Amino acid sequence: MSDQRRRCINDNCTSKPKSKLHPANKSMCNYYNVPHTPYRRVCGACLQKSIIYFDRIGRRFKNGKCILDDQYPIKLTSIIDLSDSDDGNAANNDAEPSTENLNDPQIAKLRTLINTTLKDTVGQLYKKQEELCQSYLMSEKAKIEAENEKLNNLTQQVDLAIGQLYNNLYKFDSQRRFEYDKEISIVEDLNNTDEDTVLSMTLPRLLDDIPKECKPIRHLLKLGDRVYGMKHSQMRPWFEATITCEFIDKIYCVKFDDETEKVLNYKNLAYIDAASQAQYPVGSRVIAKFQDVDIKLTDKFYVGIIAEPPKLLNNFRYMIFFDDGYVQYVCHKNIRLMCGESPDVSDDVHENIREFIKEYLQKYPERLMVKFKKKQVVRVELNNVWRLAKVKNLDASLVQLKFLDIKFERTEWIYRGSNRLGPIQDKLCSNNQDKRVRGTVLTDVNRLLNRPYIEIDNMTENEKSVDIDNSDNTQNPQENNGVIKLIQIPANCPKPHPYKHHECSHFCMLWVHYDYSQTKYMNVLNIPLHYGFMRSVLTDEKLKLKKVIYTTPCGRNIDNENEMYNYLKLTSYNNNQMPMDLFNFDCLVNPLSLLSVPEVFIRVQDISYEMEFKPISVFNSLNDLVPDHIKYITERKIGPGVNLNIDSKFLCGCDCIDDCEDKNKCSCWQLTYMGPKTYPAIFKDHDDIGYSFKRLHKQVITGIFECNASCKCKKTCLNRVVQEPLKTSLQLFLTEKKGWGVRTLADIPKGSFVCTYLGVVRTEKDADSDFPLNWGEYLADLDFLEKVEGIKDGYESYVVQSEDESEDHTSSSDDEEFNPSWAIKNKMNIIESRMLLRKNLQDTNTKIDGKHKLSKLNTQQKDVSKNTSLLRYLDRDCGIYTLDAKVSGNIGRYFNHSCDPNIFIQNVFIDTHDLRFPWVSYFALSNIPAGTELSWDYNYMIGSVKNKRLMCHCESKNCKGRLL
Ligand SMILES: C[S@@+](CC[C@H](N)C(=O)[O-])C[C@H]1O[C@@H](n2cnc3c(N)ncnc32)[C@H](O)[C@@H]1O
Repeated sequence: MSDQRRRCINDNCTSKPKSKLHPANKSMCNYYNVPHTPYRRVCGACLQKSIIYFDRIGRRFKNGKCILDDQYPIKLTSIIDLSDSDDGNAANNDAEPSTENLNDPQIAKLRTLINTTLKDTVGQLYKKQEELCQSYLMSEKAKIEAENEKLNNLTQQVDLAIGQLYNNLYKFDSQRRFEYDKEISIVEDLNNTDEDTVLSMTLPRLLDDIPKECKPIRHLLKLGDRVYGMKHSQMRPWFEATITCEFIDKIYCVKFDDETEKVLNYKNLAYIDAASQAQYPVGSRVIAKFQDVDIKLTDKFYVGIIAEPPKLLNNFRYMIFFDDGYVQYVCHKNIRLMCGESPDVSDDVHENIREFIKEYLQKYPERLMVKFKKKQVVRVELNNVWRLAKVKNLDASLVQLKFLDIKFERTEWIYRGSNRLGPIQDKLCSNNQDKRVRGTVLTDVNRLLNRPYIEIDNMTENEKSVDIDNSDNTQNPQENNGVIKLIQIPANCPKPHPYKHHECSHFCMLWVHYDYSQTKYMNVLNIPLHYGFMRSVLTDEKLKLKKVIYTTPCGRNIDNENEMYNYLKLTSYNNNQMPMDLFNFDCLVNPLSLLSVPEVFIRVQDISYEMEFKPISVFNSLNDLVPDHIKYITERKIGPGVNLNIDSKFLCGCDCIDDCEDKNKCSCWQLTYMGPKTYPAIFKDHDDIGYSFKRLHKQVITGIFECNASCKCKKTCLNRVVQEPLKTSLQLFLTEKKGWGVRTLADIPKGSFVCTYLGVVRTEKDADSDFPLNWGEYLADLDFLEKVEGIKDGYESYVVQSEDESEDHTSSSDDEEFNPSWAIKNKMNIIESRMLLRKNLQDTNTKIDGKHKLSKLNTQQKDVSKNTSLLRYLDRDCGIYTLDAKVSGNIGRYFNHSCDPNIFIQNVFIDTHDLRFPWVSYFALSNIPAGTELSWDYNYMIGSVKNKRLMCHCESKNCKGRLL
């Protein structure tokens, strides 16, 4: 109190400390924003300042001007509240009114009169002031609202810009992740010294070396012209000669430099100089220098045909198919044009390769070629015997193979599209021309198992670049397509308690009231965050490591799946346990990311009409279309003639009473393991097979057997994934060039189950009967058995390869431990294959002609190792069954194809163990950021449907250009 008496009420007072102080009334206290007490004091200067202000305000009041339209201090209540004004009192404090005056009735009357008059006048002024203030406040409010709107617009723009930035960042991030994946494979490549071509090792040729693409002119020959002539036969070298005589029909007599003379027609003569202006087109008849590094046969010209033009991919060299069966890359200066050729140039080539060349030129530029990596082993035909050879080197369309099973060392360059190669032969044998497309539901086993596999080189470089260029211009405007936002978890959701030391029990989770049935509209990774969990990404600055930590409702910090699983088990109550796929410990996955799209483009709220647990909206920002009507199903339907028994009595189940945690004890897990164990040379890492905490990181070609209706385990068991209702937040959207597609609204962690592919199970015959009307757009073959057969095919190659590494894996395949019926059948096939291999090994009788080693571009030999099929043992007559989703299907029918897919197919057995009827299920191949389209590799065989040509618009870096 005494302190208040000694200092000025203005905190910012600049007067000297000992300045004279005056009593401060309520208005002054208000002006300086301090509570009023009778002891407040104000210095002269500050008093003056406030008086000036009140004077100005008073004048405004008196003159009927708005008092708010001024630089007002923080509080004005006191001056507006006249009735409460203590100004008079303030005056009293300073100078006490004389009681004498008050008692005078005259003065009292006068005083009353003045008061009334004052009150009337002030009252009127007050009323006016009230109106003025009101309108002033209204206009201020309008101004603030306008300002607010401006700010809102600005915020929205900033939001959008941030969203776009985030999008780009995400794109970059996902690319980075992708590149990271690639990096790993590069490391593997290096270890294996794999290279796809030797192009990288050689310096690129100068483009100036290559003449322009125009037809070379064949000028007429005259006497004395120097030429190259066929001295002996098409298979032998050509030599320089001089035209000495000309007969009719372009027949000439030529004298070789060794004085021998020969009569040759113009198709057996070649110009002496390389064409300087023109590039030789594919199919041109030429002679070219053949270089054999091994036996030093250089500088000799042999006759052949141009098979590939010079281009970047082949380091600007021509690929030549020589008549003697050799193939080689040759640069322009070492090629001479023949003086003439037949209208169908294949008539001029040696009969050994005529058919091959004819077909090649007909189909060019579409070519089937085998994709190799160094050290891979492949079956190759040599002198009518199928042999094993190892990839030594690669050069664009050629592969150098070293034969393994012959006594002497032999290597040979072979065209990657030659039907002497086992994979090409297989493809030709199984080619279903003029039939519906065989959309296989499994990745090409060869590609998956790192074996040579067929690729189709069907585009010219120009075609490719046109396609890629176009794709860039056709991107949807980003805003229309939606932006990635980070969602907020509602503030009223339970938050983790601060941690206090305790033993966890169901009480730790009880209070958060977790109920999965209430999570329909939540993204799967968000669910724990709605029920008391917190997820944070911590950075260890020292180790430069990022780590995801979940804080549980009871405050415990958990940083790995094992611990989380134990926690969930320990704290579950009433069988209400959170499943493991609600959690993810990868810091590149953000559970809060969400694709936010403009509502106006949502055409249908749920394409499944609530048949799925999660709604699947339909988005279209390109036009007003909605998808054609189909019957949405959530279980496969059985078509005519299909005998599928899903009675659980026919299923083998496990006896586990836990969550089938111990994979060695659970008979269902063991069924899954059995397949890979049958092929030990291929599936080396047995610990890594199948689900891991409900995620699948690698395809199991031999199928996954989930726990089923006859098992004793709980529904929370870790071996139940595909049988659960849809969990991912998906959206059907119209793409620019591929029709409808599916994208994810939230981040999907690698290995997550996405959904199944459902349709009507039809017999192959039944499905083929709709052709060509139903050419296969929505068909997926249930070719599980065929693919398992594919693993077995060439299994010996791997055994041979591993023998190199002094490991005999064949013996372990005889392991008697696993013998359910289908594995026994597989084993029988392996034994048969081995017998075949021995037979092949006996025949090592190979010739070399001393100079130009025998070689062949093609073979007439049919694949001798095509052996029995598993299907044979199953005593079936229906061939492969197929899932037809054209009329009835689920969201799985809308996934488009990509040459760089982000989801893969897994065959899973749930309601039947009949191997012909797996559930076809999609899993995430990598972390998939929110907003990304989900696509798989259809594995269509290009050219397999007559008159059907589909360009691929997947726009991936590795796009092959054609879908069909
Ligand atoms: C199973 S459907 C996929 C859903 C389909 N987009 C729709 O609108 O119903 C397969 C068809 O989609 C189209 N498609 C899928 N992937 C494509 C791609 N990468 N490029 C071009 N078209 C594609 C082709 O028309 C193909 O026949």
